[in-house]
Amino acid sequence: MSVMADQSCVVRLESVSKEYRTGRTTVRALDAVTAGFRRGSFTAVMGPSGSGKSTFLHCAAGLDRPTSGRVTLGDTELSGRSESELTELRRDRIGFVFQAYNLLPSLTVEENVTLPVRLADHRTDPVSVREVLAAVGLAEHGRRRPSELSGGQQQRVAIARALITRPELVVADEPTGALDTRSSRQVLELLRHVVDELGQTVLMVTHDPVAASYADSVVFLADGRLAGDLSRPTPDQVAARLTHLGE
Ligand SMILES: Nc1ncnc2c1ncn2[C@@H]1O[C@H](COP(=O)(O)OP(=O)(O)OP(=O)(O)O)[C@@H](O)[C@H]1O
Repeated sequence: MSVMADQSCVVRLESVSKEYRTGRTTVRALDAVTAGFRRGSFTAVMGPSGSGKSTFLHCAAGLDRPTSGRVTLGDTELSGRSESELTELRRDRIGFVFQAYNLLPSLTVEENVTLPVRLADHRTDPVSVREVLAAVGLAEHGRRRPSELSGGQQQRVAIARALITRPELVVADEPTGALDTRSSRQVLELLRHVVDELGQTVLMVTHDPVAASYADSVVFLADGRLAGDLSRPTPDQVAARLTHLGE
């Protein structure tokens, strides 16, 4: 993490605020947040419930538009882009992993993984598909349907789908939230591998201090503001900070 959000960052948020209006009340979910994430870094975003973690991730990934401030992916500024431009940018340049794996049940593993490529009207390269399935440890499972896999395996399919376009940024929102301890560990080791061996940049929201300890650094949010960061975090250090923030 670099609070300076300099040019070497894959994604930069500069003084990003996000307000949600419901009726007469306005909630300031993010309040002038500035942060940047370097290529090849793995960062966890943590904070108490309602502190703005998902909003932060959604703004960084072009899923949500800030009320004010700037978000830049590579050298592309996201503000001012049309919905269709943002859709295309997300599809081509960002990989998404969610708590619910969001796989299509009627498609095989291989078809799920290649979906983003086919949606972009590109031809799928069988070698890349084999490589990415091998990278997530599912080389033998390409012909299966999601229902024939465990939860951890399904999440690994979702990670393969996120990687197939070789995105500049991978965002993961509670990727281990629905998994048991063993599957969680496999998914986190895979995300670590994706950063260390494939040079990907990963931004992950989590509530779990153990999950956060797999990251290079943790960024804490409280009431929509940055509330510090931690390099080479241990689960105990992360838990102590969260307690301090009122989680
Ligand atoms: N679409 C929305 N409409 C209105 N308010 C919203 C909306 N999305 C988020 N909020 C509010 O913005 C604040 C931040 O929400 P956000 O979901 O980003 O927090 P979070 O840290 O991810 O929470 P959690 O850990 O509970 O998932 C909260 O007060 C939430 O109620």
